[in-house]
Amino acid sequence: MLSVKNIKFQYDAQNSFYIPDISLKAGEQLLILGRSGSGKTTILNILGGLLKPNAGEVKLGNTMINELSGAKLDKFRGKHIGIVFQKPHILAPLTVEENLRLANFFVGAKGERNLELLKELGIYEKRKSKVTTLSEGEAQRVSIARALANHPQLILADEPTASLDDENASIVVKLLQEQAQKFNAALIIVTHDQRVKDHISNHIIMGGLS
Ligand SMILES: Nc1ncnc2c1ncn2[C@@H]1O[C@H](COP(=O)(O)OP(=O)(O)OP(=O)(O)O)[C@@H](O)[C@H]1O
Repeated sequence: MLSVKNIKFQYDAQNSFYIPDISLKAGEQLLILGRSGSGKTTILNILGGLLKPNAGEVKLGNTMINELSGAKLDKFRGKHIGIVFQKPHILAPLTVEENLRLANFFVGAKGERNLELLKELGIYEKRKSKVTTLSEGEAQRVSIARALANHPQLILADEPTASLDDENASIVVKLLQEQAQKFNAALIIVTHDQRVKDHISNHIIMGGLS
C-alpha cells in the first residue's frame, strides 16, 4: 500500500540524509525513531508530499506522490493522507467543528463522520468552542481529528507524545492506533520518544546525515 524506495534528499550540498526504504500494508504500523536533528520531520514531509525527494519514489496505492504537484498533490494529500503535525496546525479563529469542516471542504467531502470522530477523541463537548479556548491536550486531539476527518489511507504523526506525561502519551498513541485500525489505514509515527516502542514494536531508526 505504501512503498518508499531509494529516496535521496538533501537540503544543501553538505547535508544529505540516508532515508531507509519502507513498505507498509493497509492497517500496518511503523515507528520511525531518531534523535533530534536526525531527519524525522524531513522524512515525514517527504512521505506526506510536503517535500520532494531528489531521487526515489513514494507510492501510495497506485499513486506516485513524488510525481504530483500543485493542486493535484494538495487534493491527493487532503483525501488520502492525514498529517498530525508536531505543532497543531489548526485555525485559531474557527471552532473545533469548523476546523474539521474546512478539511472536508478542501476535498469536497461531506464529513459525515466528524461528530462521531469528535466523540471518539473526547472533544465532542468542545465542538462549538473556538480553538483558542482549548487546553493544549484538547487542541492536540482536534489536530488528530482534523487529520482523520477524510478517512486517510495513511496517517503520519510527528512527535505526537513529545510533551505528554506517560499516561497521556499512552492515550494519544492508542487513539491513533484505534483510528488507524478502524479504517484499515497505515500509521507512521516519527518520534525521539522511546516510550512509543511499548505500543509499536515495528520500528526503524533514522541515522542522521550520511
Ligand atoms: N529547510 C531546511 N533547510 C536546511 N536544513 C534544514 C531544513 N529543515 C531542516 N534542516 C536540517 O535538517 C536536519 C534534520 O531536521 P529535521 O527537522 O528533519 O530533524 P528531526 O529529527 O525532526 O529533529 P527534531 O526531533 O529536533 O524535530 C537538521 O540538522 C536541520 O537543521
